[in-house]
Formats: sequence, structure tokens, C-alpha cells
Amino acid sequence: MNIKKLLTIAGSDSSGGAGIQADIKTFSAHKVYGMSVITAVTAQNTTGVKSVYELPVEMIRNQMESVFTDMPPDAIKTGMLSNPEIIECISEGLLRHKGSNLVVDPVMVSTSGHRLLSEDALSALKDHLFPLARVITPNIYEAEILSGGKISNKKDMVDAAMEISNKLDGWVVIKGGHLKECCDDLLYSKDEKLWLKARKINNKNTHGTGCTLSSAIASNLALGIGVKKSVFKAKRYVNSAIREGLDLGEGRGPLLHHF
Ligand SMILES: Nc1ncnc2c1ncn2[C@@H]1O[C@H](COP(=O)(O)OP(=O)(O)OP(=O)(O)O)[C@@H](O)[C@H]1O
Ligand SMILES: Cc1ncc(COP(=O)(O)O)c(N)n1
Repeated sequence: MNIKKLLTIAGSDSSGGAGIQADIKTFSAHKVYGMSVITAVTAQNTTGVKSVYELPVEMIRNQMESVFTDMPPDAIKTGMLSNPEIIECISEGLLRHKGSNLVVDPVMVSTSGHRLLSEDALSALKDHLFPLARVITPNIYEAEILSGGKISNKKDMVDAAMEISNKLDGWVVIKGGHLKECCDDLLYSKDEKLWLKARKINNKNTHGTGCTLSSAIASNLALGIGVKKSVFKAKRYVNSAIREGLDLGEGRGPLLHHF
């Protein structure tokens, strides 16, 4: 049986809603084979992140070597990367092994407000990882940090995408999940601008929506689907996973993945 291989490079979420766990569930739902390089272990649940343990860079390098020398992935996604040393180690490994179909979800802060990327890691992200990416998927807050401008509406999203894509060859997806009026996402490259429209679903349980979207995009790319269709299909996948209305935990609960 011929199956596509997907790699997630991200943090572990003990509650299974975001991070590595959400990524692997999404990969399985797309019928691709999931592998992981764990950057950090978090103790978290639906109410928030209690603590974070960052893995030593050497351990991260060894995980990457183990995966790439035996089962090179057809696509890769990155999530929580914690610090500049980890980002540099990962970028170096991806370059050396010619990792392709890279989707970078520039995770900075959990929705519960816990920092998942140190402040001094921003330039490593922009200078080392972004140039390798086919797609990057910032949310509104991350797009504000990356573009240096405030985002309050869809026009601001376009301005931010323009600014961010100045330094990129690939595509930018600015996720609109935190907009007040709707959940439209913007897919932007130097030559094209497309809106992925969606009504806001009235469900507080949206923990891991960003991780799920980027993993679904990477799965579709591995399956040989082009960027635009990969992003549209991924948006539909997340939308229906939110719509399922799973209600677990006391806080902001996870999504239901369809197998
Ligand atoms: N209530 C909602 N209704 C419909 N779509 C949503 C809702 N919340 C988020 N989305 C969609 O989920 C995807 C992830 O968007 P979001 O802006 O929440 O990213 P994020 O903040 O990185 O996610 P996370 O909450 O996992 O950190 C986007 O496609 C967004 O439009
Ligand atoms: C390990 C890990 N990775 C990513 C997120 C972001 O997800 P969210 O914004 O839904 O908290 C998280 N909370 N934990």
C-alpha cells in the first residue's frame, strides 16, 4: 500500500486538543501517515497551559535525523517552536534534507494567553523558517506582530498580508477566527488574493482550530493537491470539525475529527 507521509514539528498538548495530538488526528482523518518531532511538552487542558518543558536542541535534532534518514515526509507542518535555538535547528535540518511542502503555523501565544514562542524568536522565524515555507498561517494576532500593524477588519488583513508576503516566496493565509463579525480567512500571494468565507459558528469549543487548519493544508499538499484547493479543503474540514459541537472539559474544548 502506497501512503503519503506527513511530519509535524510541534509541541505536545496533554489535553489532546491542539499541538502534536491535533495534527496527528488531522493526518489520520486525511488517510496519510503521521510522524512527529516534539519540540516541547506542555501540561495543559481546556482551561489553560499550566507549564511548558522545552526539549533540548540535541534531542530535537536527533528526532529530525531519525525521521528524515528513514522515512522522508511528503509534507511538513510546524507549530509551537518555543525559542530561536529550536527554530535554527529545525530550519537547518529542513534545508539539509530538502524538506518540501512546508506549512508554517507561527504559533506565538495560546488562546488562553500563555506564551508558546519567546519574544526573541521572531527574527529567527522570519529569517530562517519563513523562506522555506510554501504556506504560512498566522492568526490575526500573529499577523499584527509579523506586519507591525493593527488589524481590525478585512482591509487591515489585506494590508498585513501584503506586508508579510513582501519577504516571502510562498502563500500567506491570515486566519479570521478572531474577527468579530465573521470567520473569513485571506489567502494571499504576490499575484493573487482570495477570500475563504465562513459564518462564525456559535461554539466556544475551538481549541486547536489553527493547528488543525495547518495540518489539513499540509495533508492536502502531500496528496498532490495545489495550494489554493488545499487551503479551501482544509477550511471546510475545520469548519465541519467545529460544527460537530463536541463539548469536553470546563474551558475551551477541542474539535471532533472525522475518520
Ligand atoms: N467560531 C468559528 N466559526 C467558524 N470558523 C472558525 C471559528 N473559529 C475559528 N474558525 C476558523 O478556524 C480556523 C483557525 O482560525 P483561528 O483564527 O481561530 O486560528 P488560531 O487562533 O491560530 O487557532 P487556535 O485557536 O487553535 O490558536 C480558521 O479557518 C478560522 O476561520
Ligand atoms: C502545544 C500547543 N500548540 C499550539 C497551541 C495553540 O492552540 P490554541 O490557541 O488553541 O491554544 C497550544 N495551545 N498548544
